[in-house]
Amino acid sequence: MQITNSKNLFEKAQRFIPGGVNSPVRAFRAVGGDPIFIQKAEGAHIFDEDGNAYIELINSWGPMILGHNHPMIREAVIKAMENGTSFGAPTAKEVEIAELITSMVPSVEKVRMVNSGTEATMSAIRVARGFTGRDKFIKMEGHYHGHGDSFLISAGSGAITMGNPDSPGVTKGTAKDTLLAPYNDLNAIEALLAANPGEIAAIILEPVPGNMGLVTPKEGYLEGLRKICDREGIILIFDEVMTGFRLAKGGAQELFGVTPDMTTLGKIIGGGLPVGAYGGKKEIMDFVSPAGPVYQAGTLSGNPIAMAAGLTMLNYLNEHPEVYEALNSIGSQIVTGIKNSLIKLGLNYTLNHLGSMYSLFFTDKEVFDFASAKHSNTALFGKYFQAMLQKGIYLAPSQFESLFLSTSLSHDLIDQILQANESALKEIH
Ligand SMILES: Cc1ncc(COP(=O)(O)O)c(C=O)c1O
Ligand SMILES: N[C@H](C=O)CCC(=O)O
Repeated sequence: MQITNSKNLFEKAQRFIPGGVNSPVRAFRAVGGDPIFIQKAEGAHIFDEDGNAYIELINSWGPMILGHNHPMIREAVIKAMENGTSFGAPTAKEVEIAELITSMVPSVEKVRMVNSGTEATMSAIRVARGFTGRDKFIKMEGHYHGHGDSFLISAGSGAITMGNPDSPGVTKGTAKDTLLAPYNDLNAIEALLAANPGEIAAIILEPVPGNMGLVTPKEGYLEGLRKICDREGIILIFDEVMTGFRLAKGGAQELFGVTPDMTTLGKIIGGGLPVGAYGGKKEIMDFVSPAGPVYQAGTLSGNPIAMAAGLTMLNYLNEHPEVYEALNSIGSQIVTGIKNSLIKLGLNYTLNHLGSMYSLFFTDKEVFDFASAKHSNTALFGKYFQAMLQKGIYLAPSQFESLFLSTSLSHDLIDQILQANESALKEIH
């Protein structure tokens, strides 16, 4: 495969952009080789600057749940643009999308739109602190909540991929208020509570983490967190930036039947445009300015183009529950195929899967938290990634990411993915 134009672009990019990319994982450092520069995307495919086509399983890290460049979203964006690109003032669409989100996501009675998942989680923690009058919060090791200072401690995603789970630049003062617990371990939470009585404002987690690779909650874990938070007056925050509108129309909280006090959203909510949101119980959200004292604002928040894209996407998902059946079926077909190949090749790797998200970990041990995810052979993952790329399948360039499937994967494309997977696994062993 020839990637001369991508190579030249990367060389130039490194002169003007740190590391040549605007988000670290894209640089391919964890998997070797040069990143592919993308020119366009359509359905299940992306096309690079050298004219190569790839079936891709990232879908812009989640948002493109119906596939790339969906005509419905494209038309909504074009139509909205005819009226102007930003007003910095309230619009009817903001009200419409807020009402829709509250009807879809069980925990959300009121919602504030922001521009990214990072803004959503930073704001949610501030509101939880303001509401409870407490400073500390608990985060899970290996979970990623964007790049706000207080979250870049034992952070997953690009932070662990680049080997910087605790980022320099985060002050000791900030870090001391972020308490860490292993995911899937209620005893660890109880120990933190005992050591910090009455001091914890919130527990924030990805209910189904995708940022240390995909990991699923043990039975009773989310319910256990709910009980602990009720007992201690702690705000339970589900970061559903990845899982919201993906695992079910109401996210992981609908799927598992556990309702947090606050929820953070992103990705799908913007239909591929830069959007995030945070919401929750009325009495908590009414602490947000100008209803309440906790300040949070945004020049481009509720941007009319982004709202048009998001509203179109959410309306479609709301009215078409069969999307989730299709996604689950595509997920099962792919995962079953990979499992069959692993058995055939005598390999015993761990395959975590839920709905339209999955991760193949290069370890034979169960992966249920950050420590177990780190048992994976990341060098072998890099070889697997490159072998798949050569066969025209573009995976997330890190072991510590989930893959995201879209409804645009036909039977033929699934077959191509599975054939590539089996021959890639053969090649690297
Ligand atoms: C669970 C989760 N929370 C928050 C974020 C941050 O979102 P953004 O990249 O839009 O700032 C991400 C992704 O980056 C995420 O996966
Ligand atoms: N895991 C991150 C978001 O979900 C990946 C996106 C990025 O770091 O660019």
